[in-house]
Amino acid sequence: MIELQNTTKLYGRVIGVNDLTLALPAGAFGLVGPNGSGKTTLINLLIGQLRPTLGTVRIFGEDPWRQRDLIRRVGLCPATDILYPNVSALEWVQYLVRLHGFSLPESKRLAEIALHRVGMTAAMHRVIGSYSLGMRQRTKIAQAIAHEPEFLILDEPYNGLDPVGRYEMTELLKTWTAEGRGLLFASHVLQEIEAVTSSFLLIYGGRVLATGTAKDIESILAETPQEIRVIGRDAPQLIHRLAEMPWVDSLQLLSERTELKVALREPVHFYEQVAGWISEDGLRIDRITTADGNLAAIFSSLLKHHRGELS
Ligand SMILES: Nc1ncnc2c1ncn2[C@@H]1O[C@H](COP(=O)(O)OP(=O)(O)OP(=O)(O)O)[C@@H](O)[C@H]1O
Repeated sequence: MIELQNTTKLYGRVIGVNDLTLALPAGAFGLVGPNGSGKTTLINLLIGQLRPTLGTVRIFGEDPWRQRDLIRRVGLCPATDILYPNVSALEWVQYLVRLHGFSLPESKRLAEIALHRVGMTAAMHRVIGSYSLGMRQRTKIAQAIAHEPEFLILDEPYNGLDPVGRYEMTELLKTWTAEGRGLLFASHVLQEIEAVTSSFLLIYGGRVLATGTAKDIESILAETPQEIRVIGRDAPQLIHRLAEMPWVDSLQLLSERTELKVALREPVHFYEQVAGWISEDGLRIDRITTADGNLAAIFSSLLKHHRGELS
C-alpha cells in the first residue's frame, strides 16, 4: 500500500526525512516518534503535498505528487485545528467533500453520514467556533472519512483531548480498522497507538528505526542498551552479582548509596535475573526504573544503536 525507496526530503539544509526505505502492506499502522522526528513530513509526502528531494514515494502503487485522483482514495486528518469558526460542521465537511468532485446533494449526504459516524449529528448545524476541542477533532475526522477513502491518515488525533474524548477517538479508530480499512496514525505517545493497532513504525531524526508489532519492538528495545536505576536500602548488595555479568557496562552508586545506576548492554538479561537475586538474597529494593524510560530517550538509544555507536 505504501512504498518509499531511499526517500529524502530536505527543507533547505534541514532534513525532514532521511533516506527512508519502507514497504507497508494494507492494514493499520502507528507512526510513533518524538517532536520533529519527521512524521508530518512523511505524511505530506504520502499525500502528495511534498515532493521528495531524493528517492521515490508510492501509494497504491503510484506517485502521489499532485495526483488528485489518487489522493481522493486517502483521507487526511491533519494536526492543525479547523480555521473556520463561523461555519457549521455540516457546511465545512460538505464543502471539502465537494472539492473531491461530488455533486452538491451527494456531498451533503456524505457529510451527514460521516458526522453521524463520529457522533456529531446533534451539533452539526452549530458553528464550529462553539465546539469543544473534542468536537472539533471529531469534525476533522468526519471530514477525513466522508468521501469514503480506502486509507485514513491521522496526524496526532488525540492532541488536546480529555479522557472521554480519547476514549471516543479510540473507539472510532478501532471501528475503522475492524472494517478492514487502512490507517496510518501518527503520535508521539506509544500507548495511544497501542489501543488501536499493534503494528508500529518508529521514526526518529527522519529515519525509521524499527517496524513491527509492539512485541517485536519490545524485543528490539530489550536488546538495546539502556540505563536502569535500582533504588532501595540494599541496592549496593547487587553490585557483586552485577559486576560479574558480561552484559553490564558500568555500575555507579548514587544518592547516599541507596540508588544504583546500571548501564546495560542487553537489558533483557537483567530483567530475567534480577528478581531471582532479590528474592534469594532477601534484599530490600523499593523500585527499579529505567532512567531513560521516556520515548525520546529510548529513540535516542535506538538511534545510537542504529548508527553503530553502541554495540
Ligand atoms: N516547512 C519546513 N521548513 C523547514 N523545516 C521544516 C519544515 N517542516 C518540518 N521541518 C523540519 O523537519 C524536521 C521534521 O519535522 P516534522 O514536522 O516532519 O516532524 P514531526 O515528527 O511531525 O514533529 P511534530 O511531532 O512536532 O509535529 C524537523 O527538524 C522540522 O523542524
